[in-house]
Amino acid sequence: MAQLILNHLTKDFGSGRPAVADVSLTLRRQAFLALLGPSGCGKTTVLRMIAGFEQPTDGSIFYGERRLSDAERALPPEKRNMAMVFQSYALWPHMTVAENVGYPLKVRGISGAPWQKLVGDALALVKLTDFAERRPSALSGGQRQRVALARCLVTQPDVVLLDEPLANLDQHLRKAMEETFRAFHERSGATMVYVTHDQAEAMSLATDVAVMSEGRLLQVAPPAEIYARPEGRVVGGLIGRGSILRLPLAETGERQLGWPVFREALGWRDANGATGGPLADVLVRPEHVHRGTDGILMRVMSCAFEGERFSLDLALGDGQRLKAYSSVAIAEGQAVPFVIASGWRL
Ligand SMILES: Nc1ncnc2c1ncn2[C@@H]1O[C@H](COP(=O)(O)OP(=O)(O)OP(=O)(O)O)[C@@H](O)[C@H]1O
Repeated sequence: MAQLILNHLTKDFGSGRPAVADVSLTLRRQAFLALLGPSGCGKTTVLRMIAGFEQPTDGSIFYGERRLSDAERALPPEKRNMAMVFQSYALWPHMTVAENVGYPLKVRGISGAPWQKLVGDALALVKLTDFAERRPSALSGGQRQRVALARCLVTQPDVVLLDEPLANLDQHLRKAMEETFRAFHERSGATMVYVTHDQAEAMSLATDVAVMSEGRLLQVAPPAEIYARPEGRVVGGLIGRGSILRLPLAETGERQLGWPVFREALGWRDANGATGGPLADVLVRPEHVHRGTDGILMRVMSCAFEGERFSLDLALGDGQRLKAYSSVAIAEGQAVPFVIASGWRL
């Protein structure tokens, strides 16, 4: 398996601002890359350029040594050995499950016993062997999506492109399908690029997460790395359920901050009001905010039961808000001392 390389990739539809602007990215072999970002940031356009449905206006795409496209030339989609799974499944209603899955093989002239074997293997991988003779209309949403996945893997593609494939499924099915994707990735060894705006999904599935905003690539890193060390407000705000505080902080070059730094910064603000000092953005995760007698008083604005814990919305002295968790309910309106054990300077 070769590496998929995006090289200063740009797509301008002529609307004044490029949909994708100067995106460079080398996917490691057998990567499972999640492309994450707000609606309209250019994720699907990147995917469509990789697939060959759109041609870049600048930059290039390589698969190993092979140039797939640039502004002058583009290899047609069917010559790329890639497969794409869409949100809408795009199954043929008049064909059975097996016929749907085997359709790409038929197009390539494969029939008879080899056809049976490949379709059988693909259906087994997505656990749909018993459904081979059904029509798509007699399947659930999750089963339909598994048919679409089987159809995509039957041709043994080098690269699998998935455009929000779980968006139409309920929470329970999404979890089950995540397992199917993971198994498929392990078995096939294909490079996978997965577009989503669900960061939890991206974090649990991917080997690497790429965050885009307004056509640009902001950061690419493994999930744990991007969670612990996000770069800038947009990435910090997208990944996890953190709060971003603006605090007066000295420029020390230190990005991982502990309670002494927070105590000083928050104390300073309480004593001096809301202005003054060089302000910095700091990301605080709810799991790092604890009740503690040596903490700073914060007002509990809301306390919501979430099953395994309570989720708190806290107000600092200057009105900034902070999320926290608690194992017990705390009365709304009460001022309680909290400690911020750790935070990350964005
Ligand atoms: N064929 C097109 N012609 C003109 N503009 C387009 C075309 N396709 C996409 N765009 C624009 O390019 C930008 C990026 O769109 P894209 O679909 O790539 O975003 P996205 O991140 O996938 O969004 P979403 O999460 O909503 O699907 C948007 O502003 C969109 O309106």
